[in-house]
Amino acid sequence: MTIRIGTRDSELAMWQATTVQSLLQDLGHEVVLHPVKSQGDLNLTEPLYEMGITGIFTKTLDVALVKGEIDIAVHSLKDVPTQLPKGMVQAAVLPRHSHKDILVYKKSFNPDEDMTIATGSLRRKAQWLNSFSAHKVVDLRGNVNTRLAKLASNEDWDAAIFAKAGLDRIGLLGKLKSNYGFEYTDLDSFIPAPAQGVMMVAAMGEHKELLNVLSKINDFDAQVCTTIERTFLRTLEGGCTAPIGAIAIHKENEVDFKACLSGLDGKQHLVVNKKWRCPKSSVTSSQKDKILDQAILFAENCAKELLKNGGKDLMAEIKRELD
Ligand SMILES: NCc1[nH]cc(CCC(=O)O)c1CC(=O)O
Repeated sequence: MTIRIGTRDSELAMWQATTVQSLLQDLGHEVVLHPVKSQGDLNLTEPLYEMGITGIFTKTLDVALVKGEIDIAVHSLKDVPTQLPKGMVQAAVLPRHSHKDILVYKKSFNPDEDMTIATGSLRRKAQWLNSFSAHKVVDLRGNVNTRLAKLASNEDWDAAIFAKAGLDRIGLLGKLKSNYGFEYTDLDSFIPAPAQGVMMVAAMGEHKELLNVLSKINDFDAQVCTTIERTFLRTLEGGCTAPIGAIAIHKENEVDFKACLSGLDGKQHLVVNKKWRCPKSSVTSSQKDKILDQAILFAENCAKELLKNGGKDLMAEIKRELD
């Protein structure tokens, strides 16, 4: 069986696809990369929507996967909608890289001064304004390289926010200074996007033999943590892209979970922080299924608690403002 991995042409997407390629080659499989042309910024057409293909970052590869042009797609899990397209499954997640957001800045960073921060993410904007309400936050989109270039060329912008994992994967974290003259600092008080720093492999559910191969590169710890984060997201969101952060960290026999829902202007910021007991040592596959079921219940309860404590009203307000 030759496994065809679909790839898009951004440097990060290529890195992620080749990483999965070499993991599978190490297991003795023949793996080829299959470039998939981006369908640009076309709006989702009716049939795509009916297939359940909704993610703006993931739809190009998902279409190729559903059509059978490729066998697997590699995604950043944080870009993947919580509801997967019909017939598609999460076949594996890889061990997590850094979950952190970082501030990439030009001059020495003094938050007491007026600053203009660039980000296209509602979550990052809200969390930044929650700490620094006097700052200006401007929109910044595009792939990682494009965003760095835009920051460099815009004299009015002081800094931009990135996922540390994305820059690290393509070797840019250590080159920010030499390539652009930028510095960076970890935003330790930020709560990252659910599943930030985790890559996932998607495949079609009927390919049992392939799923069995992919299960060998799955990292159970990352699966438990991202299941909690994405269940929290799914329970809260109701199909709306609200500023939601969630991070689960497995230490010893305990998962430390922290999550937040912010108002769009960052003034309101609701946080839940709970610990959950969960064995870290190796477990059998039936124990794994049980742990995942319990992880889902735990995350649903965290979301319900937040909804009860002001989250429901805040979600309604956010939906009104985004419409
Ligand atoms: N939405 C873009 C995106 N999707 C995944 C990553 C980084 C890698 C990751 O979080 O796994 C990024 C870039 C960023 O947020 O700066």
